[in-house]
Amino acid sequence: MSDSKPLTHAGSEPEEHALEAALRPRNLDDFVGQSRVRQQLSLVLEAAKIRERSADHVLLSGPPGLGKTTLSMIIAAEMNAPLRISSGPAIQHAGDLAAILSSLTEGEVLFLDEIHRMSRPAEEMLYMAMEDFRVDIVVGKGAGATAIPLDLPPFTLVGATTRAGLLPGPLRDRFGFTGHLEFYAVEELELVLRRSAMMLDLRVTSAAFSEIAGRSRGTPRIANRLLRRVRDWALVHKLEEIDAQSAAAALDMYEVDSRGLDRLDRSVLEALCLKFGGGPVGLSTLAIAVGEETETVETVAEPYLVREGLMGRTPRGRIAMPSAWQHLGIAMPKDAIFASAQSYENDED
Ligand SMILES: Nc1ncnc2c1ncn2[C@@H]1O[C@H](COP(=O)(O)OP(=O)(O)OP(=O)(O)O)[C@@H](O)[C@H]1O
Ligand SMILES: [Mg+2]
Repeated sequence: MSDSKPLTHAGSEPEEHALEAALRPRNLDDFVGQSRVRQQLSLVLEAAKIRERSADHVLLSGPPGLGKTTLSMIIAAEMNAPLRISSGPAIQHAGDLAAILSSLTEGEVLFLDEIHRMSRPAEEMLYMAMEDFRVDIVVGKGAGATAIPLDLPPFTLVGATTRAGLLPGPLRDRFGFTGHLEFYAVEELELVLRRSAMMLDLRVTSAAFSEIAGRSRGTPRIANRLLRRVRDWALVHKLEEIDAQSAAAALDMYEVDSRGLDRLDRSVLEALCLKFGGGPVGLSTLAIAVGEETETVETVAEPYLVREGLMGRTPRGRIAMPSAWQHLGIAMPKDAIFASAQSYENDED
């Protein structure tokens, strides 16, 4: 990255979301990390190409920002197929889905984001479409209503969900392949950042890459976002090159701590430790205490806190792990669940 321009050069600044789109890898080889999912998916796609069929339906699950939408675009690109994008919340009536399905072309990839939020009647229509490539279009109302069967061209459904657990069994079973995306390792995020820095024409030292990667909560979207904030800092401070120190200073200013915890993560942890003495406390109570939706706490904050060993899930509720107290710099009270509990059970609900 040493031959790129200084950070202070002027230029038109595209919108943030346009930038996010521009940084999306376009093929499987550019997709960093998730080696198991990538290998498995690559096999599914290769086999479909050899058989000259559309690929089996794919379900992608995992916390926000790990690459589900990106992968769906890659699937369409690798299959050389057009991509249609919709989402569970956009499909409130079976008719909405029927309209989409009946206009699909052969081999098309249909991406349904937040598939766990689709309405029940639409879901049932999807079962038949996925399995038999057929839908029943209902014409008319009441006693005079008739169902007209309609054959669909073969297509590939790519479903994405942050909550695989919420998906009804019959729907889950109709996907030929399920890929669960995991949080990224720091070294993987460094690769994501290197690629983005190159595209953004930034000069960044290796130490700065690891500083930013270490604070990115295992999430490429956050890594890219932090890189843009660090870039802003460098621009304002007229730095030619971003080093670890300036990266750390910039991220401290944005309240991203050394372990990558952001404001939401920290307020959940603080509420758990300070308001509820380390728990156990129910997730919805915890969400109310921090003024957030339960789903946000469950899908955004909790997975990372659990992975970092800061929070535990027990049958009786969420508890603070010893390292949570340590991270917050507070002494663990003697009666905290973890200090007194005989055994700790992880509950995978
Ligand atoms: N494996 C990866 N390699 C490089 N960049 C990645 C990777 N995964 C994600 N990204 C980057 O992170 C950003 C977010 O990814 P994406 O939109 O695919 O996440 P998502 O899982 O669909 O999130 P959400 O659940 O919020 O919809 C993308 O703009 C992309 O640039
Ligand atoms: Mg997405």
